[in-house]
Amino acid sequence: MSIRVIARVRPLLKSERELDAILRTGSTAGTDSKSRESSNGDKKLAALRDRDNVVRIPNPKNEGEEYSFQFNGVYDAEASQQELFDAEVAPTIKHLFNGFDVTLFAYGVTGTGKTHTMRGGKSLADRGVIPRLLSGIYRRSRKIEKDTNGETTVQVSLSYYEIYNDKVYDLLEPPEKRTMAGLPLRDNGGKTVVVGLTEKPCTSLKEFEGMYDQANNNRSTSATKLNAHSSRSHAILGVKVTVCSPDKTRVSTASAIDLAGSEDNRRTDNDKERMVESASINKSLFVLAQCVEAITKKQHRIPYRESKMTRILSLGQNNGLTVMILNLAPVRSYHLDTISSLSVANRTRKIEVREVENDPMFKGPARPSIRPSMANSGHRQPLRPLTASVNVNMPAPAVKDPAKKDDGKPVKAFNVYSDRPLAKPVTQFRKPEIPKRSSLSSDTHSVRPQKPARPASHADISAATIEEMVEKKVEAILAVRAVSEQSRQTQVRELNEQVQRRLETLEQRIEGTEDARAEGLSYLLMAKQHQARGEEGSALRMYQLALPHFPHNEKLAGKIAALKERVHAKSWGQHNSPPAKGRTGSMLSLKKEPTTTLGKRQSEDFDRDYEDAMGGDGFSSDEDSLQEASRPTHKRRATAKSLRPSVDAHDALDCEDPTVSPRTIHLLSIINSRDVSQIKLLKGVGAKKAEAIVDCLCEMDQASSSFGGNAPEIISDQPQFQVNSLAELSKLKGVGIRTVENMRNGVLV
Ligand SMILES: Nc1ncnc2c1ncn2[C@@H]1O[C@H](COP(=O)(O)OP(=O)(O)OP(=O)(O)O)[C@@H](O)[C@H]1O
Repeated sequence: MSIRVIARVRPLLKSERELDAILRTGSTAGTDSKSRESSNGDKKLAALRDRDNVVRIPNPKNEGEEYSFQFNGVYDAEASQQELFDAEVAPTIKHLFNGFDVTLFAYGVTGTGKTHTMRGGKSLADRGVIPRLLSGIYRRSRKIEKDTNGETTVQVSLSYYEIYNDKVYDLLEPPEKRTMAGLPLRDNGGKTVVVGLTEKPCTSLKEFEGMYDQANNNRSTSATKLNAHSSRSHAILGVKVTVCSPDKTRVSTASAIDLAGSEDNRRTDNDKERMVESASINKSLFVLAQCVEAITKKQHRIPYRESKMTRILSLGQNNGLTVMILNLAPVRSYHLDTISSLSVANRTRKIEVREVENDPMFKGPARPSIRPSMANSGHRQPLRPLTASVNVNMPAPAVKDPAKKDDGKPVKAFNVYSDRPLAKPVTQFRKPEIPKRSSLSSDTHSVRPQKPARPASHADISAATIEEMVEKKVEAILAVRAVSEQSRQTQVRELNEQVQRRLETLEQRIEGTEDARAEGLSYLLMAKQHQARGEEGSALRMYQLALPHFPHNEKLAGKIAALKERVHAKSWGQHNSPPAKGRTGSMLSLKKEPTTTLGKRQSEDFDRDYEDAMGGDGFSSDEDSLQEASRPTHKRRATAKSLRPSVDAHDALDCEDPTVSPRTIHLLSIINSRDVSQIKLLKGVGAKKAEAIVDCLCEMDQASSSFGGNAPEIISDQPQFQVNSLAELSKLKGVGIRTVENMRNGVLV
């Protein structure tokens, strides 16, 4: 059902001239109702003519043109308070008692007669809609109580508040109790309620009049240029009617709202305070017009929340009956404002309101149809989602029962409660139940008849929404799985790395053991080579270096002691024999012979000693041991592990082959030069490694000199220790087989 909109044109005020009247009501053009009445002399005919419910107003830009606005009812200046009430408000009272909420509100520009319509004057004839409504309510209450012999009782309670400068103030409380912020609003079960509002029981019309008059004294009114008693606030009277019969209780509310009027401040001469009020009033009315427009244009968002007035009025959201009384001033000075008001009212007429009555509360034992989960809810409704921002005038998705055919009967405006349950159509999805608006109704959803105007709840959960929800859920599950799979892979990777690290460590330890042993053998080999060349000092040094690798080998220790003795003796002999003239050049030849002889002997000794030394260290045979010691270290390691690349066989034998390659000779000469700047240029050798090599060589030099400062081989300024093969080179500190390989490959000859 649409909002019922009626227009009421007030009479001319004393200050207004008949000449300035521009509004016409009724179908007869060119004459007002008064002239029609007087010319025809037939009031009934005039009334009938007025029933075409059209308001006409000239186009402000072209006076010859007229705009026509049709409403549900049009009341001209002659229409009395009684007529208006009887025609528009009295019929709503019975619906109020049947459980429907009723909203009556007066809308219009300032000074158009809203307060006159709603409140009216003091005399009986001038009484407005509100006192007449209360009168009608009390009259009906008494009738009901009388008809039921007092079994059914009716209680009436009142609340009355104003919205002033967008703040809510309780008019039933004295102004001293007001706070600056006013009373807050809250959404409760889809209904906007004022928190902390006084609700006073009111048992008679007389009591009401006393309370109402007192409250109106608290209302913000003021004299403006346009209205001597202008309302500066929106006033909302709530009349709660509670009908208690032996089996059930029904609660419904009639809201009677006297809105403040919009003001054209070019005409008001308002002072600062009035201007603030005016701005607030105009803003809220503008929001109301916006809401009306949004609803009629079926927009999704309705700006209800932008003003407290629109939030409370909840136009198009409130169930039950809504009647808008458009108050109009007939004169030209209101021309543009009137057209504006007519447009808003004309749109409001198209707003549909749900014809839903409030649920009754049943008394006595619980009904079988009541769900046990709700049986103890204490008549409290679950909160339903805020609907104030949703356009209920939007067409809901049609969920039609195919079995149900349109029988062509007009839809009943209102449905009276029936205790007989109706068969509900079976739907695929269980609809969430929508609680009713009344804060006191609760448990009767399952026994209530299906209302034709009740919006389908499929709008809340559509197939698309469900699909979207399922999609989101699946995505979430897949995301969790992906994360756990990723962490599992990370764990496996970490485990692999750990295992790899442990293997490498193990390998390094094994290699280290092997390297140490190979190093010892290399020293022995070098010692043998030095001895073979007669370089006993160097040979001694090599034996000494080998000793830590074979710490418990007594023969090696004995060999060292014997060699040491010989080196000392030799040194002593040289010191004590007079140097021969010009012997320098022949010293080599002189010492060569005995050296070679000695070397041969010593070599044989070494072989024997070495066999002994190695015998206890697990070498298989004498020959193997010798061969093992003679073989380059890297060869042995490659044999043992087949892991490391080896220097080629030719290079491996460099040390023993007199025809070593020029590349090797060149490399060794660079090494033996002890020139860091040259060594560091070798492939795979940086500055640090070059320095380490030179340091190592210097250490060897010192060791050699400590065995016999004037060793025979040091007959010039040449360094004592010479690297004679790649194998020797690979045994220097910081140099390995791979480095030697790199060095050699990088040498250009
Ligand atoms: N139908 C009517 N019959 C006689 N007088 C009327 C009628 N309507 C309004 N008036 C008079 O017009 C004047 C302005 O009316 P009223 O104060 O009700 O306007 P309003 O719309 O409430 O103004 P505001 O918005 O400023 O409060 C008052 O003096 C009132 O008595």
